[in-house]
Amino acid sequence: MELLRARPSPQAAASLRPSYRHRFLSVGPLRRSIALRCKREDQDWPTLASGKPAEAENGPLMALPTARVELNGNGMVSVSGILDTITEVEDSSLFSNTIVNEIEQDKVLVSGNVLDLTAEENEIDEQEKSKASITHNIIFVSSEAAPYSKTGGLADVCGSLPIALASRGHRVMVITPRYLNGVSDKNFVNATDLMVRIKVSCFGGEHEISFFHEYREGVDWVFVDHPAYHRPGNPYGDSSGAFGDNQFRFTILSYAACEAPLVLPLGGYTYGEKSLFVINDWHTSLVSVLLAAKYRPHGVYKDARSVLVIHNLAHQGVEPAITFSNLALPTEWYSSLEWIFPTWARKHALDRGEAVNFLKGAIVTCDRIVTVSQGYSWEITTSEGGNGLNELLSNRKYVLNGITNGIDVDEWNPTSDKHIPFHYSVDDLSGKTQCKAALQTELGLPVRPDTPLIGFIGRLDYQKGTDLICSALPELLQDDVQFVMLGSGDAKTESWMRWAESVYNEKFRGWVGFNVPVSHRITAGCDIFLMPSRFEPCGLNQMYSMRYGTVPVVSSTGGLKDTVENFNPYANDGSGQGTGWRFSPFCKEAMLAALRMAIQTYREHKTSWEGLMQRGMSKDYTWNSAAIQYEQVFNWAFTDPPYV
Ligand SMILES: Nc1ncnc2c1ncn2[C@@H]1O[C@H](COP(=O)(O)OP(=O)(O)O[C@H]2O[C@H](CO)[C@@H](O)[C@H](O)[C@H]2O)[C@@H](O)[C@H]1O
Repeated sequence: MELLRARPSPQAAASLRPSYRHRFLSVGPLRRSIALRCKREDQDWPTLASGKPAEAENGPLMALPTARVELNGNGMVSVSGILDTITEVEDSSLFSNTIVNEIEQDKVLVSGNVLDLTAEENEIDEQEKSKASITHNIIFVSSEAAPYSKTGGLADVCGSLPIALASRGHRVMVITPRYLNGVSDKNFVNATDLMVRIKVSCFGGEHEISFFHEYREGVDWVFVDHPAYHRPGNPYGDSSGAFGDNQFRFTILSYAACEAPLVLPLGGYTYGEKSLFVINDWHTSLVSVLLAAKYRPHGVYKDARSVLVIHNLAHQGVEPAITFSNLALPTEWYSSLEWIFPTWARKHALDRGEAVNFLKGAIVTCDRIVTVSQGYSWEITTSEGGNGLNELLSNRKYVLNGITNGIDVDEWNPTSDKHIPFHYSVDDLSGKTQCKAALQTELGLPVRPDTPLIGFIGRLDYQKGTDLICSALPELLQDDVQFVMLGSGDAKTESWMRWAESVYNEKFRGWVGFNVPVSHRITAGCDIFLMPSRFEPCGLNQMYSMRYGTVPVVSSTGGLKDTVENFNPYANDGSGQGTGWRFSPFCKEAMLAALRMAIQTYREHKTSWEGLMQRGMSKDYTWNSAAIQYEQVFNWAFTDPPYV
């Protein structure tokens, strides 16, 4: 640390007795403490006083009788000592404002602006907080990762949480398929062939797999290549529905993910056996079964651990029991995947309901389980929210944690978003008004600044409660409002959107398709964001909306309940609190009531509305806090022996 020297004035120096000329006092931090030391010609530096500035607030720091250190008002620290021990004052750069205030007959008073120290200390604290104390080799395995492939929130999480963990000092690999469909191929142009080939034996044959690699933002992005990933459509299907060979496609992904840390010399060396696998949803659930059934019995991956992250329990990867033999697992492992449908869910009298369930396989073999919000982690242990897995999940409740997702605050940033026509911030919202007008123009809706514009973005799926929107729209549109809906998925809802647009042409737009730039423009241009999900493990769009000053109206479930705070206009002496509206129960009437409340507030209580926008925009949505919580889970996983 560079030391600055503050010398006594010439007059003061002249008054010093010559024999003490070379003695001096130093005021400088020993890391986070101030030490006041003096030097005699023939001696070391005895410490006269030392301690932490913060402690000085409660009185003088520990000091020898000859010196005192005190914190004055306004963050000034004073150090005084007996003059005959002091001829010169030395200070560290942290005390940039140090001045020798007084040198009297027998005393010196030195002041430094301790606020500088505090700022510096905070910086050190921040730096320390931003690094993990224990680091791991982490392998994220996912069927999608933005920006390479995306159908929903899973891609967002697997595209941004790994970066946050890498920046905290972990070695992080994301392993996901190299989907080539003619449209997304450009996303993989920076990935080079690692020239490593492996052969996976399953589904009655040997399948050659290669790996592509891109190092970006501190993360090794590894793309598993096989002809089964090269076809038109999205990662799971096309306009005719889900691909028939999805079980095969995700089985080879799981096998490849298990081999990658052993065979890929990334940056010159492999991730190795002491890796932590973060497996996401059913597609990659087989990883923890493979570790337990095929590797550990042969002494491999004894030090590895697996954490299952459940983004959506509704999809479990269930296939007929007969497909078990395709997985090339030892037969004694059948029970780990075994799944018997309840009688009411069987198709015919002879159907014995026997199936294999990938997600169940991970639940019973992984070391820890995380869901993407605390609310959802409880819901999945109940019969209402457990999709048949609630009892198993309850049994493993002691390793089950809920961690609310963060968001990519660089991609979703209204001050710099490349997809929106005008930028704005919580301090200057004028750009948002312009974004609204631009969106109305783009959609061909009347440009009316005072008409509340409501938006919906999401997969058209039973989960997202779009049926509630369909049934409520006629009543909602009796009011002076506009509504824009972006989504793809369920064919019936897609045609309903087209129909509604033709019938309510002055007020409703239904954008059928998957379009990321449009999703950003809707998020920025709308006043209200509607998310009437039946269940929602976390939900990202409500967070994107709040960050863009678009007030959410959400159903009171899962992560929506955890992230949207209900508006209360009377709180804080009438200045209000809350960031949106949550409605319950899940029904059209409750949703309409919440929307009408939002519309009325928008129209008649402008100050309240601004407060709602500002509170939503000011919240911290970064991954920092979630990353720290994930680290805790990882550490716990390594504390315990492997579960299986
Ligand atoms: N037509 C379209 N065009 C453009 N973009 C579109 C789109 N339809 C959806 N998106 C985007 O896809 C993402 C959806 O994320 P969500 O978290 O809201 O839901 P999803 O159910 O997919 O994720 C699951 O996993 C995530 C992550 O853990 C959980 O938050 C969530 O609750 C769980 O259901 C958002 O980025 C959204 O903008």
